[in-house]
Amino acid sequence: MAGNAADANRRPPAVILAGGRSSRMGRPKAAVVLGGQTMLARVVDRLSPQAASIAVNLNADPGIALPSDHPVIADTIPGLPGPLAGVLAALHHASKTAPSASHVLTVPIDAPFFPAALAARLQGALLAGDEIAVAWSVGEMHPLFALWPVAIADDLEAWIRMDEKRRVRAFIARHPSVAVDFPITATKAGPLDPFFNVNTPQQLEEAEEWLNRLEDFEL
Ligand SMILES: Nc1nc2c(ncn2[C@@H]2O[C@H](COP(=O)(O)OP(=O)(O)OP(=O)(O)O)[C@@H](O)[C@H]2O)c(=O)[nH]1
Ligand SMILES: [Mg+2]
Repeated sequence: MAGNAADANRRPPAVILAGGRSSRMGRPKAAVVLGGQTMLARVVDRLSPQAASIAVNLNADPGIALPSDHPVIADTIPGLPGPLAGVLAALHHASKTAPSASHVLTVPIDAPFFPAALAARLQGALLAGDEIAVAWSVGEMHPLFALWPVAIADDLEAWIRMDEKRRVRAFIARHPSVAVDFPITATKAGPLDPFFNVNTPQQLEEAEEWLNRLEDFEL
């Protein structure tokens, strides 16, 4: 029964993945300002109603004041081996701080328009309860928008150490998973993929334009 009080109590712990190099942006994406707000503040605001707790995965100081109520966690595997290292840090953090949680939710730092119903829909799609629930839109998987079972931490660690390219999709394929398709957001300027990804200064400009045009967009 989606949306009842019991569901609210089962909101998952969440981790914002901001531990990458931001090399295409040229500065830490957590600190980049969009619509007068840092990406970090924007993603925290979007996630807060959806999550029982929020931690931020960072491996370097982004040079902005960090929210004191959201702990910062670093990768437990050194050398910036890719996004799965952030997922692993999220799983370790959840098992320590939320031992009763079966899953942890991850969202990357660079997709400011992600769905308000992300957590609820991913959670509602779990069948046996031990799956990875992964977001899709427009026929494409968004593997860092996912609910990860805490129990797969050891397998993930072994995968990161073994798979040369630390492939995210190939790791997901090793486990039971459910795909959750999210609709396109309608805007005055046409359809917007809610997982629109801001990797470059040019995409930041595009995101500013989308922000100006958004219609019926619930923040
Ligand atoms: N913890 C951790 N997160 C990473 C790592 N590499 C990428 N990420 C995160 O994975 C997500 C997707 O990565 P990208 O969009 O390529 O971000 P990025 O690696 O910071 O940026 P580029 O250097 O431009 O590729 C972002 O949320 C990154 O913060 C890593 O080595 N460790
Ligand atoms: Mg990206």
